[in-house]
Amino acid sequence: MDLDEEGDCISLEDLMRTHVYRKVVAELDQVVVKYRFVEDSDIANLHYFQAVIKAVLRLHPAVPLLVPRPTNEACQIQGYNVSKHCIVYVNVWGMGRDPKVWDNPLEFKPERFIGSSIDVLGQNYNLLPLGAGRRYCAGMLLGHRMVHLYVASLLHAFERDFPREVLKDSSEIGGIALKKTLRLVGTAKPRLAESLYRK
Ligand code: HEM
Repeated sequence: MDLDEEGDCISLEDLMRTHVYRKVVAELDQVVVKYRFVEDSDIANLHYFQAVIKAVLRLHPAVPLLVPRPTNEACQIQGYNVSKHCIVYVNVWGMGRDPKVWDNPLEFKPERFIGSSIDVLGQNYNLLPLGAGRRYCAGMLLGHRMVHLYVASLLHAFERDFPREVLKDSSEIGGIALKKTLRLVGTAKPRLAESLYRK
């Protein structure tokens, strides 16, 4: 199975780190139990898992500089003069790692989002992986739901087995969309009742 091919919206590398993975799977087994697959309605009850997705999107936003936008008039942003017809990039990758905003910014710690009202839907300017304002991601709600459902389903239904070097490597190749340098290629072993996979 090649998760990289299908998982363009999300980098799974941090999620696969052992202690986080164990906690996510334990929560999935408790909320979804093991005799059925994950359903959309389960996501609201997967609090730790939701925090993990925020933590991944903070450090690895799929579109690191958002979509370049031209200014239609001259303006000032935080004391900087920006002229008309300038192309503006919003560096959400940098914002997600800003030590003025995040304690230990490079630490992957989903717990920081537990009990916090910060979400990724464009209301909190510290965390904007889907953009904000008039030109925010038009598929925001769909993309957000699909990422949760897709990743939760994979983690619940299959035991991960990725080579160590792939899990340890968190380097990325920049561009319009961020990609892992090492492809996340591994094997997947079913972990639920065999009959479920035959339907
Ligand atoms: C998790 C998956 C997705 C991520 C991470 C993502 C991310 C983004 C980002 C960062 C932007 C730029 C926002 C800005 O400049 O402020 C954007 C724009 C956009 N996205 Fe998404 N997106 C996702 C899923 C989708 C889906 C599923 C659709 C369509 C069904 C979609 C359609 C669009 C469109 C049309 C725009 C351009 C909006 C505009 O310029 O007015 N996206 N997306």
